[in-house]
Amino acid sequence: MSKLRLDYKNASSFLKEGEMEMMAPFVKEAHRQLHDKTGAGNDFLGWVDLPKQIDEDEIQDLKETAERIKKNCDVFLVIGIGGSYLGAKAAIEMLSHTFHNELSHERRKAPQIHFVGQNISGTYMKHLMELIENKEVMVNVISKSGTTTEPAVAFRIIRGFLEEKYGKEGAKQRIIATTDKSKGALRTLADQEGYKTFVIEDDIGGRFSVLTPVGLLPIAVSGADIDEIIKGAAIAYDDFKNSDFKDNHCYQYAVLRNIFYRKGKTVEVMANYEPSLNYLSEWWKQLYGESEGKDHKGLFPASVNFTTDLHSMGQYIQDGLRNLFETVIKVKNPKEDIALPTDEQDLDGLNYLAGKTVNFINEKALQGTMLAHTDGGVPNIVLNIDEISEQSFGYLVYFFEKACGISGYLLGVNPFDQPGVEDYKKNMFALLGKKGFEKEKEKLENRLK
Ligand SMILES: O=P(O)(O)OC[C@H]1O[C@H](O)[C@H](O)[C@@H](O)[C@@H]1O
Repeated sequence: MSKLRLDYKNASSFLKEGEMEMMAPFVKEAHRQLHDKTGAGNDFLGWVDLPKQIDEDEIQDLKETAERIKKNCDVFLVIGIGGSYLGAKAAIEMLSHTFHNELSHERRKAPQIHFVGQNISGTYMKHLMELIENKEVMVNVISKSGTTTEPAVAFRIIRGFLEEKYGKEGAKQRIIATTDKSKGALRTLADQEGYKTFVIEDDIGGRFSVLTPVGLLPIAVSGADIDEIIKGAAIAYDDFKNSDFKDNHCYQYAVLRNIFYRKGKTVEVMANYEPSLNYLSEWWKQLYGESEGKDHKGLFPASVNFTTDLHSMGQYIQDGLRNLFETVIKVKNPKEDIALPTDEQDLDGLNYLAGKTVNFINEKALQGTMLAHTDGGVPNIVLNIDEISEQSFGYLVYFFEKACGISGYLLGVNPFDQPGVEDYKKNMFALLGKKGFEKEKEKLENRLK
């Protein structure tokens, strides 16, 4: 695998000469705080050295559990929200066949995988129960806190289904819980019932947990090679371990984000040209949104899938409010390709492209769009990767995690907490009538009248 290369020539006209270099001392300090573990949120830095500290016994256990799941079900449900599902979903979408869930069980030698527990929609839940009605089902319930409402609601319903279908004992063999080693409702239940469990360490926050069992078990069930993912992350670890950002593309990305933010480009739009990267952007949005959006500051992370969204959001990016910059993920050698046939009538006028491949057309769309957006006042940063593979996934994960830590420190926030997420929960619990929230309930209900 060759490395990720950051290219900012289509952003350089928005930069003054020497502007990036002026950030060098601040980057050095952020780097020091991250590696010495002296900065804000330093009890959540377990992810920094993780690619080099993988527990081989745990990896073996994950692989064996994944094999057991593959053999014993048609449908594998992964219950989790936020950091407890986005990384695994990003990996599986990136690395699997586009229609992997539709391909037959025999052909894929892996169950259909569905990520659930990310909403509180009765319709969704009812439809899910219809989907699994006559299927052999196994479940990985993932929650670091063990108390998050969405996955807890889904798990309660699905657990009931499993116990009815397989009996209490049978259901136990079909549930794997990934949670805290000692705290929380899920840990208590898992211990009480005797579920197979995997641990999320205290010093790794949910959005930084994709290289732990949180991400690795579902990814292994999909058939992807988790050793290669870790290898990719370990290569990134070595590539980005120096504080001097001249050759450190990860730190350059953090610096560019900070410079554009200060220039009023307060929205970063992540763009891809491969549908399989859609969920990588979703994962990235949580990583950066929760890490930086606090104390009334932070870039707003947005994402688009091109060329699809050129027909919906393209107008805004080209011509709307100039508060955007774009980060484009460019894949040099996509996995597959197909040529455009000649057509005798040529009614669609595409014969000038006959014999050319779809990827060739896509590449020209990328180049044309990038230049147009740059001309329209949107700086473009390009993250070049050579291929879509397990290694490049692991590499990208570590690249974005490390850049996020540095970027958060440059911004002057604690990138490893998310206090703001609690506010809606408090209101929801009060309105639901949870014990201890009686006063708030009354106040909120008055406001809703
Ligand atoms: O894994 P859990 O404890 O269930 O948390 C799942 C997610 O929900 C929370 O509300 C946090 O905002 C996220 O950072 C977290 O990833």
